[in-house]
Amino acid sequence: MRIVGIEGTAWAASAALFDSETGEVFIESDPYEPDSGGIHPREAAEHMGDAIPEVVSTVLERAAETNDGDGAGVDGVAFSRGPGLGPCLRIVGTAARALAQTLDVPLLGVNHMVAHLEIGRHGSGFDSPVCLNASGANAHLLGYHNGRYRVLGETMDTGVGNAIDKFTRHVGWTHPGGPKVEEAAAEGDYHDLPYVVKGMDFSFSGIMSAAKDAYDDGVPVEDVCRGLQETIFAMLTEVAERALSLTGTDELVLGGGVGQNARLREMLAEMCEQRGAEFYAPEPRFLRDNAGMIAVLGARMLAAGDTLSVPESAVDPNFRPDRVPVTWRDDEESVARDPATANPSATGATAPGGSEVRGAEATVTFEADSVVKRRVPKTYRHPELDDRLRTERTRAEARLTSLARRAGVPTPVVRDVDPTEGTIVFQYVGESDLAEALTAERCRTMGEHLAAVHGAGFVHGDPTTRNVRVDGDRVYLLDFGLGYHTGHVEDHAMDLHVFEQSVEGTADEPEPLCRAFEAGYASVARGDDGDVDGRRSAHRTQSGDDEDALTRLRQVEGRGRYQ
Ligand SMILES: C[C@@H](O)[C@H](NC(=O)OP(=O)(O)OC[C@H]1O[C@@H](n2cnc3c(N)ncnc32)[C@H](O)[C@@H]1O)C(=O)O
Ligand SMILES: Nc1ncnc2c1ncn2[C@@H]1O[C@H](COP(=O)(O)OP(=O)(O)OP(=O)(O)O)[C@@H](O)[C@H]1O
Ligand SMILES: [Fe+2]
Repeated sequence: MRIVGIEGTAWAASAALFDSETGEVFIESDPYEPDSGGIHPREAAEHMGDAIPEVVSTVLERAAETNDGDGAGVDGVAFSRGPGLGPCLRIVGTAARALAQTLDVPLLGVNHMVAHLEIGRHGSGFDSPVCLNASGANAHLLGYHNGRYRVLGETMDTGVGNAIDKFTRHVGWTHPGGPKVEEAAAEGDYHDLPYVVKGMDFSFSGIMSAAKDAYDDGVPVEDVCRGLQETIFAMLTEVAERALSLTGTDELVLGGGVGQNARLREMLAEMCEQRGAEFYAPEPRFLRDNAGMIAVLGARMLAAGDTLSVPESAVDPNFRPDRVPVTWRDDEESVARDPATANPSATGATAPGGSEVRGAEATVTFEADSVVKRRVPKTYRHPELDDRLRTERTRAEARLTSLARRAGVPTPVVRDVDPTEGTIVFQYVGESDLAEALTAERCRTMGEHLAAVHGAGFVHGDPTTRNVRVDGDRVYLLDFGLGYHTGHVEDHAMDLHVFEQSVEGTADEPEPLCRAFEAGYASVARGDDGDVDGRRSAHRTQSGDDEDALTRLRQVEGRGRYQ
């Protein structure tokens, strides 16, 4: 099968030919490089208008050359439908429709973010990896489950490349800034910046304003660049490790233009090696925006009969990867490994009675009725950052675990703490993790407990189904290391979002579980009676004045975070 791909979501005017028999991917690209500032949508669209016909004709010449003079020999035309800049996408869509009609072959509408992921799966041969997409306009973790790519975690504000590019604009460097930061960082000393991870979500706005302030205050730009790389990439590596731990998979692939950064690849490779997982990063021409990845996914879609008619082929600037019906994969496949058969060092599953378990952050050993949790140094992180995080989180965990108990939430008793060593001794609790024993009733209780925590003035910070232990009806909360004091509705909503995301990433039927969870939360937070359907009650308060966490949760879920 031979597929022509066309890409032009933002800066890369690109066309490609993929031949599934020979495996060859021929790519011709023409980048838009703004004279000053960032990407201007109108200028970028003008660039697409000029460059797309040229790159397409080069690829068609190549197609004719490699087809023994027997025409182009093309079986389908694939194009990026979104996400991306509307004016650019429309030009690419028009070009693709015209080409498909001229060649009289099917049209294939590709989600650009799924293409960043699938090219890694194609190159690695992995079955069902977690994918970290680190691109300009996005930053998220994807995993396949129940016929869709689920977003396991994502940025709460800008994409990672855009965050870096905003800093470089501030210091007067031309676009794109990523490669310049990489070069400068090699000459700099580490500078401390804010580190923001919430479960598997994260945000860049705090760190970017701190980086600009540091530069304005005279910190050498090389040092700020080093601090930026060390902090941002450690955040991405940490959430990737959390996703491996939560799903139990031992395969990670990288996608997106920021993946060209050697330091990011080094950190991810080191993290994977240490937890016995496999890591694959495509070569740079497949990491940055390119039509090769569009053609490769187009071939899979054509083989599955997933074609588009011209009237239904409109582009979509906010096309989220979790909205794509994944026709080319088997519904039975999943990123979530069966806990019974998964690699125990990769899952963090508990084996009581003397053994050792590895979570995403810590090593946990079981001794009689005690559990010793040690935040082991993470060698992928800069040592200063690593020391700071381990000490801060150990302190927070000991303090908030005890505060939660005082608020009436079951937690293990804290028996000993040593923040500088990063160790805490806890009482052993529960029979299994909630992840392996998910029921609506327990999710409901979990909702009640989180509402009590919020009522006591703090958030858990990472309430996934692996940070909850259960024993009959008892539901214990663990692992408060990412918690902090706050009364903000946004922070409360993030806790709810993290829990529901972890349920959606692992459960076959998440809907009733999330409903029960929300009903439990509402019953404590709002004093509703126990039978209220959480979603209905969320709607009810939407019309009222005082916004609460459940109402805000709907907004958090609905945010299109492509900025
Ligand atoms: C929707 C689509 O248009 C968008 N594409 C995109 O963002 O281009 P991509 O090629 O994946 O990534 C470009 C980003 O990648 C950064 N970048 C390139 N080389 C880098 C390096 N060595 N270190 C850090 N960042 C780098 C650039 O600064 C820029 O922000 C996306 O995939 O989100
Ligand atoms: N007090 C305890 N009683 C029983 N089991 C526990 C206890 N503390 C931890 N565990 C088990 O060890 C696993 C890892 O613990 P914990 O979540 O605290 O570590 P972690 O490294 O922070 O994990 P992650 O970052 O992946 O959430 C838990 O999922 C749980 O199965
Ligand atoms: Fe991209």
